[in-house]
Amino acid sequence: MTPSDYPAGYAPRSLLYVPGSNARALEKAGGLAADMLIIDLEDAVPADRKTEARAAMRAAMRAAVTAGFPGKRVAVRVNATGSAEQADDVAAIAGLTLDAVVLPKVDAPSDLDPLRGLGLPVLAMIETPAAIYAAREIAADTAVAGLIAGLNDLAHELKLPDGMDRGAMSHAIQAIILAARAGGVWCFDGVYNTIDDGAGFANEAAEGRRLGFDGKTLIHPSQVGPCNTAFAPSAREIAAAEALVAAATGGAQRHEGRMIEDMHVAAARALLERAGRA
Ligand SMILES: CC(C)(COP(=O)(O)OP(=O)(O)OC[C@H]1O[C@@H](n2cnc3c(N)ncnc32)[C@H](O)[C@@H]1OP(=O)(O)O)[C@@H](O)C(=O)NCCC(=O)NCCSC(=O)C[C@H](O)C(=O)O
Ligand SMILES: [Mg+2]
Repeated sequence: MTPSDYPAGYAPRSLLYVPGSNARALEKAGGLAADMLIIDLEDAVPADRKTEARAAMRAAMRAAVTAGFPGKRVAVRVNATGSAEQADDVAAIAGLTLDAVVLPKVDAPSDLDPLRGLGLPVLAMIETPAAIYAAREIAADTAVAGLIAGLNDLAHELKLPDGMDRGAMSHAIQAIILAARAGGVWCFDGVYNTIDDGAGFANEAAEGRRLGFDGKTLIHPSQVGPCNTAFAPSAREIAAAEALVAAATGGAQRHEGRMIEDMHVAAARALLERAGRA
């Protein structure tokens, strides 16, 4: 499977942030294999360039209708509820053809209120201790299509001495995944800041998939391909799933030295469907 034939109805594997204030990045983004682009109006954009970024985002979206972002899902990250910038961001995205809006620093379902009138699915960012405790209610909100772990902000809020220390944040990371699964919505892992560390990125992406995330948020084009690979079923997984489905007779049975039951068959079928092999 290649990124271009990845089924559009499935969760995006790779979600690339593109700063609204970076004209070259906006131009380049359309040619990248990310499943979703997130045009950022929040932290990637300096405070004195917010107006410019909104205008560039609108221009990019208008271009996207014809040729700008072919075959891609596109979201915009607005500024947080309570910020001075949010009302202008919401006005700027009103009427655009977007697949989602990303809302940072969601601490409670009421933070979603300013976005409800847009009628767009919300990807809610969980990036504070309060949000970890409220994640279940946030994921259960009908406006929410997914949760995104905001681990830079969470590490900052937790006052972690080593910054992005996933071991120190393991409880929080699993709380995000649990809340998303309980609410029946997608969940996406946080970003990997060390741009030039390809091996470190691959390890973290693989860990994210193993923990149960549907995909990962990204900051650089070099992370897109490895991310798509990490979150797509591998040839080994596909072969194992096909063998399991073929062998299944219902109920508990021995298969290749282990017990399988109906949930294992369901998981194998889901993997094959996601791989386009069902
Ligand atoms: C991180 C960067 C600032 C690095 O920039 P730079 O060193 O200039 O990149 P390169 O020279 O290596 O870029 C090579 C080419 O790729 C293009 N590029 C770079 N990044 C992107 C991108 N994100 N999307 C599209 N294209 C990109 C460059 O223009 C170069 O193109 P070319 O001229 O053809 O060679 C930079 O990568 C960057 O700004 N990344 C995104 C940062 C961002 O959006 N941050 C906010 C989201 S992360 C976050 O907030 C997480 C969360 O909230 C949390 O709390 O954790
Ligand atoms: Mg953040």
